[in-house]
Parts: sequence; structure tokens; C-alpha cells
Amino acid sequence: MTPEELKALVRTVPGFPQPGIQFRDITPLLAHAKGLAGSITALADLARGVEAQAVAGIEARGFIFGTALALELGLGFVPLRKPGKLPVATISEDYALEYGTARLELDPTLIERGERVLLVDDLLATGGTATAGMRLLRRAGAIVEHALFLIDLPDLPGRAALADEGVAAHAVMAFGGH
Ligand SMILES: O=P(O)(O)OC[C@H]1O[C@H](OP(=O)(O)OP(=O)(O)O)[C@H](O)[C@@H]1O
Ligand SMILES: Nc1ncnc2[nH]cnc12
Repeated sequence: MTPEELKALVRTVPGFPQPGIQFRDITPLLAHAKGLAGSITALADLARGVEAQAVAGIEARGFIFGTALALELGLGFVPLRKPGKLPVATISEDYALEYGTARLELDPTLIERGERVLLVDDLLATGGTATAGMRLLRRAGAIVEHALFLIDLPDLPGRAALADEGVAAHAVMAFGGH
């Protein structure tokens, strides 16, 4: 599927989860066999040329794309989890996203020192979530230089925020007028 065909499978819901947000809902794309496969192929195409030894994905939507991408690339998958889910000692980062605040946790023993980790999520908006994920991975010893997204919202500062931290953002599609 082309990026335009994939984009047509994303549903826009105005005013969710709060007024003023144009929510880009990926569930119709996930439910579409060719859309799901095509989105993973498109992410894998973006990942070519990026040296990676593991994929890390952000709960919850980043788990869907990150796990499938890791399988496609023949790599392992490291989950960055929402609070209170991991049964071992964790490191954590609090952050703000487009419509709230949250926390991510990581089991640092899942990362080898100097391991090159590719960060994956469904969508880049303010970059708060991805920046928190990158910080956790780096605190655990990872090298994080690239982040992959299905969707970029280029009217929001996520790409620039990541660039400021030395992380290049790559996305399959973009939605203006967030
Ligand atoms: O660039 P930002 O402004 O940080 O926003 C992007 C994040 O927002 C959404 O996650 P959400 O916390 O809504 O969680 P979900 O994956 O559990 O639905 C999305 O999946 C990204 O992780
Ligand atoms: N506009 C948006 N749509 C879907 N997920 C999001 N996460 C942050 N902003 C979002």
C-alpha cells in the first residue's frame, strides 16, 4: 500500500480526548489486513539504513508497531511501559504529551551497554512521550539516534524536540492542522 492509501485508513476524530485535539485514530488501519501489513512494511523500509540491535516500543500503540517491526527486522523488542506494570526494579520518566501527563518505566537490565536501540511509536505530536522513552533508554546505557513513527504531526514540535536531543525522527505519513 502507498503512504496515501495507508493515510486514508486513519480516522480523524475531532475533540477527543479533549476539545481542540484532532485525534488520529489508527484502529481502522489496524483492522484492515493490507493496512496493517502495509504499515509494517513501510516502517521496515524506513528502518533500512538505520543500524539497530533492538527495537523499543512505547505502551500501548507503540507495542503494536514495535513488536511487528522487530519481528520483520529479526530483532528483539523492549517494552517501555506505563506505570506499575513491571514486576522488577524500574527506572522512570514523567512527561507531558499533547493531551495530558504520564509516566514511562523501563527495566534497565533489558538493555546492553552501548546497544543501538531504535525507538518506535505510532505517532509523534509534541515529542514528550518519545523524548521520555529516549531518556530512559539512554539512562539504561542504550545508544538512541533514530525514532520511527507511523504518523508525524508536523505542526507540533516533536521532530524538533527529538532533533535537539540528537534523535532523527522518521515517519510514514504526516497530518497537518493537528
Ligand atoms: O508526542 P506526544 O505529544 O508525546 O504524543 C504522542 C503519544 O500520544 C499517544 O499515546 P497515549 O499516551 O495517548 O497512549 P496509548 O498508546 O496508550 O493510547 C501516542 O501513542 C504517543 O505515544
Ligand atoms: N492528535 C493525536 N492523535 C492521536 N494520538 C495522539 N497522541 C498525541 N496526540 C495525538
